[in-house]
Amino acid sequence: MSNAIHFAILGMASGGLYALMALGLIVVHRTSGAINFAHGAIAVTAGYVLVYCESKSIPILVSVVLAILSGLVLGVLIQLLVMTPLRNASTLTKAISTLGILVVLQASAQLKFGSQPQLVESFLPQNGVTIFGAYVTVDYLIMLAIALVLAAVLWVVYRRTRFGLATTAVSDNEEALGTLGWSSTLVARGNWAIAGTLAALSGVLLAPTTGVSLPSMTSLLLPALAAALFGRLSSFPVATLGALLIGVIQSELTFYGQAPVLRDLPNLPEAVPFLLIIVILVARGKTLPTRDFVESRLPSLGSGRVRLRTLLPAVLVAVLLIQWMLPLEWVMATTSTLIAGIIVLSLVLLIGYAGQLSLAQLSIGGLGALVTARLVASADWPLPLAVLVGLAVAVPVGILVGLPAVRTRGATLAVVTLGLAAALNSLVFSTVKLTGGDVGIDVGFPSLLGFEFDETTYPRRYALVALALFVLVGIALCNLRRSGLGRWMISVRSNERAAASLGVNVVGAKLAAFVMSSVIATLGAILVAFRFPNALFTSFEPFQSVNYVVQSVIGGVGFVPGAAAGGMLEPSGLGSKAIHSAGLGDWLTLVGGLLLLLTVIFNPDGMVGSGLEQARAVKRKLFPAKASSHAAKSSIAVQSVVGDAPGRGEAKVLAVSGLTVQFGAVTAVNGVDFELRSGEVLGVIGPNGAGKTTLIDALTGYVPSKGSVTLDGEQLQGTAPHHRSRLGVIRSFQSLELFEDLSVGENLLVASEKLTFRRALGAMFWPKRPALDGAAPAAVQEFGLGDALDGAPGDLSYGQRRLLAISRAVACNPTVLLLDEPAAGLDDVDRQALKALVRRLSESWGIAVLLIEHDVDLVMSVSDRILALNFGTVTAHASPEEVRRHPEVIRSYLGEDDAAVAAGDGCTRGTDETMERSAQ
Ligand SMILES: Nc1ncnc2c1ncn2[C@@H]1O[C@H](COP(=O)(O)OP(=O)(O)OP(=O)(O)O)[C@@H](O)[C@H]1O
Repeated sequence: MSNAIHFAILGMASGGLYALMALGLIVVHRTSGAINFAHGAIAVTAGYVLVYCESKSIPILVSVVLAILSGLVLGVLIQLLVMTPLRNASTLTKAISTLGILVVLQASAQLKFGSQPQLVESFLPQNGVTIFGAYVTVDYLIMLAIALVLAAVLWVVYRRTRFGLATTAVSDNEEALGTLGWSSTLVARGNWAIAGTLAALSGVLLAPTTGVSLPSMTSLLLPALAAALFGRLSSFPVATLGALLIGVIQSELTFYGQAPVLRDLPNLPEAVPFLLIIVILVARGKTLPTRDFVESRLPSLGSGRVRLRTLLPAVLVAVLLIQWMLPLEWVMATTSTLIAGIIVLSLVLLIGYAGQLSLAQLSIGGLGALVTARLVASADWPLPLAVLVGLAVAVPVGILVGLPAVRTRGATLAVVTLGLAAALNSLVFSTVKLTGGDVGIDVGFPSLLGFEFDETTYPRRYALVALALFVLVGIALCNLRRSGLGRWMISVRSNERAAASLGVNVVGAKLAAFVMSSVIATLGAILVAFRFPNALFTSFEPFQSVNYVVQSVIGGVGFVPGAAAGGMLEPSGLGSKAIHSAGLGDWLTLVGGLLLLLTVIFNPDGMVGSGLEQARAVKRKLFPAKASSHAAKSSIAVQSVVGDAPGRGEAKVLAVSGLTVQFGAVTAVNGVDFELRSGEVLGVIGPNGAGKTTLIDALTGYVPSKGSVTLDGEQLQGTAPHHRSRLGVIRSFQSLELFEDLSVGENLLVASEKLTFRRALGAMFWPKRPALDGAAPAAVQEFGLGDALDGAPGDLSYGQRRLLAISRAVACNPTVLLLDEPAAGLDDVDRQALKALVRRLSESWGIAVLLIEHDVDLVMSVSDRILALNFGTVTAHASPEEVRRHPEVIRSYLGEDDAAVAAGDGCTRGTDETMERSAQ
């Protein structure tokens, strides 16, 4: 028993260190919304400052102060040089930039101090005390006390002081903070200084116990991230509690690790943070983000067009170089570049197309490669069959990794994958029984149908195999970009809520991206493992996966050729070879980190993205005629409209009864009943906050609700938004939510295409020119978008963007169309056009339209019936004329003033204006 207490107290002490790190992570997240993956590296840097000071015989107290100050300075520098230029970037981009900082700090430390752990003299008392019969040294207790005191201080500072309140304001509303006379930049800088100081403090406290080394201190990051997530990246006390819990669980597992059940899993304690992260995120996550989730712009995407005129000569030159011209060492560097390129291609799909960040690509791929190696070595399987099984292993692995992505997004997802990489490293790749450790697995020499291509004997053949696979995977990804599944993925990356509203299966699209990218990463990992007769898995560690993210972003994560460019930065690749030739070999990683930072700040589309843009600009200048003739040829076919407007044919009824939505104490929609039939327009009015948008959210499955919603008797309650959309219940959004990464035509294609598994897969091998069919051609005609199909939504005027949003919904061929303030921001001419359009949609197309509008004149003139809401409750449900005179409705706009209500009665135009004024 006393042993258990002893381990619990030891665990709390290491939990204290996790807590210190977690506090810093929360401080950064509160101010910039970013997750700082460089936090552990700041701790390491402070440790090295301590080592350096000791080597210069500087007194220990001064050294400690200097080391902690180094964290503060680093925090300020990061804010100044990286976060300020990136303040409007997506949280994903910010997270990637902190990976760049991580790489720069780690590489600099390695250059100066090497990779061996450095010992530091202890500066805390080492004498022991006995607590509950357990013997513990005092330094551990001091660390715990420091963590608890700091958590309490930060809690008070961020709740009670003006600085703390200003920090909350920075994340909520930067402009409002400016009006109060606070500089948001200074507030952010102050927070980064605090975060840096906290990281440095943990590094300094840990240094005497574990020594200073990159692995020991960066390994603090994962438990700290788990603790910070436990505290929802905002609560200091809860995160501290989480950190202590993790410390105790890990420590007790080490103690009970001697038990027979746990003896075979010696590294289980290291996997605890990952398991906790998964549980927290899956339990708390949401399948779709909430209404206030802001999707930021991600790097641009290539068109996916395969230009044979460029591809064939490039491949020919590569073959000539590999087979006859390059010296062997350069051939092997080419092989490294191409294999890295294949793994980077898996990220082009995942980050570029699907917008999901993974820091575990090599670990994921490594699993399949390990299975392949084992089958070849131990079971004597033929290579092709073993490779197929290895690739098949990637499917369930991809689904497993993708599952958390279903319920979380952005940088938080990257934390999950980082945790997965660490867990796989400690549970699989570090287990000698599985991987053969430093000796590896004897896989012999690979051959296919008698064609031997092992790198030791035939390095040129191995390079050609890598080239062939890179080209094939690249072409498949280009085809995917232009296919229906590719558009699904991009729509999900652009805007999950809008994608679901058009029938896109968001979960399916994400899982497909994870599975396909896992298969590609596995192919790359198999090529890594089979390069030499003994397949080694010692290098399949998390930092390598971070390296591939670095390469993908620098090359251009939205572009297939970017993978080849990024692969140059592989440690044994062509870039490294060139740098080695210049005598700067050791600097490669540092150069990579710096390049990543420069890329995310100045050139977010990467080398290939910006190169293509410049090439296009030059071409436009030199051959303007050619450019415009090219533009005239649309990449999307539009089927001709035959006969009358489409529509789903048979008349249907949307029946709503007792619909209620509750947000905590607020009842946003309260027992609403109505019926809406094909060909009818039901206007919904009500002052701000009346519950109009929540009503649409509930009807389309975006918020949980009680009551019944049926379409022609079929119950919709409990079904997902994309399912309702496929049944014909389609919505638009107040804020349009267009897919800015897709062209206008592709926005419509996402709405109109019916994707099947066969079609999705077939398009990767045999792509066809996409065609707008079903209701989409009529929508193009109706909304006059024929000339704009190949342009970007960003090139349209505001009015046209609104029309595109509605036409996209119409292209789904709706039975019921729910329009949320479609006239907002339109001028008078466009409003009149919209009015006529809504009537045509109901009368000619037979669509049942539910129209939310603050333009009371518009809604009254176009609707057959009006439903008036106030505080979520129906105050009137009648014809426009009756509602206009309804005292309850007038009261809801004018307040409880009876005289005003009486004056409003009968004065219809006056009432309309009053309604509009109070609703805006
Ligand atoms: N996710 C949410 N969490 C908590 N409260 C919410 C949430 N969404 C909406 N509400 C609350 O529900 C009520 C109804 O909001 P809703 O946006 O549906 O009103 P609205 O009539 O559409 O307003 P507006 O005309 O301004 O768009 C408001 O009190 C709002 O603050």
